[in-house]
Amino acid sequence: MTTDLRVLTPDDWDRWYKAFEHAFGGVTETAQERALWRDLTEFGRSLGVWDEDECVATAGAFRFGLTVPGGARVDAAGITMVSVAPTYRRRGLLSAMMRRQLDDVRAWGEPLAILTASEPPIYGRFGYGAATQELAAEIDTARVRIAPPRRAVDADGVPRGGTGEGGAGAGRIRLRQVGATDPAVRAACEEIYAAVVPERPGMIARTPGWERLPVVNGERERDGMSPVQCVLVERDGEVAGFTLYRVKPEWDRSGPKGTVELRELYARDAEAYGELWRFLFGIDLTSTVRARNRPVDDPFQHLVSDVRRCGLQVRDALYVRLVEVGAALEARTYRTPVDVVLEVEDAFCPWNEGRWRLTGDAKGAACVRTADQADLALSVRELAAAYLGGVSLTSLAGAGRVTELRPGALAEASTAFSSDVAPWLPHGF
Ligand SMILES: CC(=O)SCCNC(=O)CCNC(=O)[C@H](O)C(C)(C)COP(=O)(O)OP(=O)(O)OC[C@H]1O[C@@H](n2cnc3c(N)ncnc32)[C@H](O)[C@@H]1OP(=O)(O)O
Repeated sequence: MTTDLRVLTPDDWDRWYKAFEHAFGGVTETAQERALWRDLTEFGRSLGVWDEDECVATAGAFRFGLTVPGGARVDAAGITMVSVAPTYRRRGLLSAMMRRQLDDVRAWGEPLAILTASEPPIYGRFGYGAATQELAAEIDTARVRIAPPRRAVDADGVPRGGTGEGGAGAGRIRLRQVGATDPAVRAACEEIYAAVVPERPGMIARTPGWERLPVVNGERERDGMSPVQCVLVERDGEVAGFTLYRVKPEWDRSGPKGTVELRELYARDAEAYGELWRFLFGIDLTSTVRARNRPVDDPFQHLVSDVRRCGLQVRDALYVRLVEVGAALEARTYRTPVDVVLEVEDAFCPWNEGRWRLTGDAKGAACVRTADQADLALSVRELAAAYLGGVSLTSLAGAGRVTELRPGALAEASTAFSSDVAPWLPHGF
């Protein structure tokens, strides 16, 4: 088989994207979705494999800034649109693209590569580890109540304002239904999103163009749903949070049983956050709130009357690859002081192999080559899983995937790597 692996050009995009859609089952996306993905495609960073004039494999790499523990934004290649034609599968085309891509990412000076996997078994062999989880919820709002605490009072015991239309005086809270795609609304929502990004590892900063993603309506996923709707929560006229959601109206002989599908909800503080959840639970003619992707430590779990009826499910989400181990480990901070020598195994990117001394704390870190004895031995995949602080090295050691060579080193490193806030990827790409 002679195929040609080359960088994607704008002229080839249609055939390239069609090949990608075909590998995912052949459902054609809406014009709106296609336009979005075409605009977001980074041509110099995308690859296609061609057999004469047929595109038989695809892969892209967005240029992202990923929040890591400590709040820094680190360059990360967002690996995307990976596909191999059904007629060319299992002949090594994915492996060839992964090889080229990781070499490119290294040359671009980006210490991380990240992706979401269509299937978990695919990417471990290339050094990607599952570093975040996502929480899905299907909440029976006819039975589960949500009760955010009432508003704080000031020093004289006077409430700082009411809720909804009843609010009064300073700090008046108001919910406002607005057009989700209105450019001013998008800008206000993106400002809130941007403020939240540094606070949670795993979040990605949205560069221009990406603000369209949360409001794009995909035909494939609509399934009787309304277009995306938006409600802002305002305090004294300032936007303090927003939610994007869709409603699926449904009825049976005993009445309405609609579903609210939560897409996004971000708030500047607990009060605005609680108001938005209260709103979602109260939408007339609905009896379910469904969320596909929430952080595993999402506070709503502490606001509901019956968490067991929230239909919670956890699954793997963001996969991380440390392209440059030293630079990646230096880019984050550590919860507690740490000084360990890591013996890293990395067959696919051998430049990472060997011993690294990591020293760091909550202020910063250094990670350099060393000939000193190793304290912990692990593969780059396990290191990547632990990197954002959501998977513990102790848990990986329990599975035999991390070996402690100096007593005490495991607990020291595991605590240092952990994150108080669960890492979370807010949306696919
Ligand atoms: C980031 C993203 O975009 S995720 C989206 C990934 N794409 C898809 O799921 C679309 C449908 N599937 C496909 O397009 C293809 O089957 C791919 C891309 C998953 C795999 O492409 P291929 O060219 O067949 O992979 P390749 O031949 O290089 O396989 C390399 C190794 O991975 C293994 N492998 C490949 N796909 C899978 C899989 N889905 N599950 C388990 N193992 C897999 C192969 O068996 C092979 O193992 P070996 O080296 O031990 O023999």
